[in-house]
Amino acid sequence: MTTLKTSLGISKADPALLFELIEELGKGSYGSVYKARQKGTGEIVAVKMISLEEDEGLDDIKIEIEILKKCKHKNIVKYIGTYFKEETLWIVMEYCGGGSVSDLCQILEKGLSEQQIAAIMYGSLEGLNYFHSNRKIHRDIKGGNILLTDKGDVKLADFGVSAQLTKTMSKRNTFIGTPYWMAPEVIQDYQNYDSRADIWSLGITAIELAEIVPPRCDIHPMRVLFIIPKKEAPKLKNARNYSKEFNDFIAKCLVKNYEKRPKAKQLLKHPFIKKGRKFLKGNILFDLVEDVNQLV
Ligand SMILES: COc1ccc(Nc2ncnc(-c3cccnc3Nc3cc(NC(=O)c4cccc(C(F)(F)F)c4)ccc3C)n2)cc1
Repeated sequence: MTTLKTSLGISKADPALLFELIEELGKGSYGSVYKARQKGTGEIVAVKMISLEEDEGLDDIKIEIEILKKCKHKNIVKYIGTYFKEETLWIVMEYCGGGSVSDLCQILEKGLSEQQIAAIMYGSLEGLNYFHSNRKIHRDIKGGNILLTDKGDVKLADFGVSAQLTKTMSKRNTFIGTPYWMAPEVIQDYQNYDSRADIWSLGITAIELAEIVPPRCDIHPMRVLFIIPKKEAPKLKNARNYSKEFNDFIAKCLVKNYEKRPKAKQLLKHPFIKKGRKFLKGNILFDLVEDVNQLV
């Protein structure tokens, strides 16, 4: 534990004195996540509590904290600090009041509008472009890992461990991303792919936000692993109901041969994304979070 503390810069303060837990946000195999208030400032934060009884998963936690400490970008969830109390690690992040964009679709019980999706795609691509230029691959881009703040800002997160329960075991018996969003090259050669695997997942996420669920969600996750590399790239069910730009953006993300698939930097110049940037500045996602908060 001392190595973990020193190597990760874990604070010596007692977190229970600094944070007052408000409500539980989620539960996973690792522990629980709470909405909490920082007593000094009154700031609302999210706290992931991980019990360290067993030594397993320590490496994953170390990797997660190292990544979070280095990621400083407006479109990546902000890291506040890590604390330790009674064999439990507290990882504290900024709180995003809108929850995940996939939560929003479920609450609204309908797909998002093209303008809302364009704004979310723009914010996600900015975050991915930062991530990729720091030679990192997210590996689990989906609606459940894209958060909105109360102000309508887009933040990439990774609830990886919590989603571990829905992750599929790979041939090598290691957990891999949620299959519906997985790029063909990741399934076919799990050791050899690049940042464009996240671009494929973003294209699947665009369809998920329009149709509430990802393509092929009615097929068993293990079967989907065989179908994705074999079948042609998915499209919007009612493509005619959407603009040419939206359909073209999805087609460019879902190019099956990843060497021909555009990178985040190129896609930031796409007409659909340029529109998304304007909508984001026009507070379209602030209105969306407001509408949903009125419903719940
Ligand atoms: C169900 O309703 C809600 C309402 C609001 C929220 N808001 C919210 N805001 C902030 N965080 C969370 C959260 C929810 C469930 C699990 N973890 C959450 N945040 C969190 C994320 C992490 N880690 C990462 O997001 C992470 C880990 C590795 C890499 C990366 C990335 F690649 F994106 F940089 C990000 C660590 C600790 C915590 C508390 N949830 C969530 C659900």
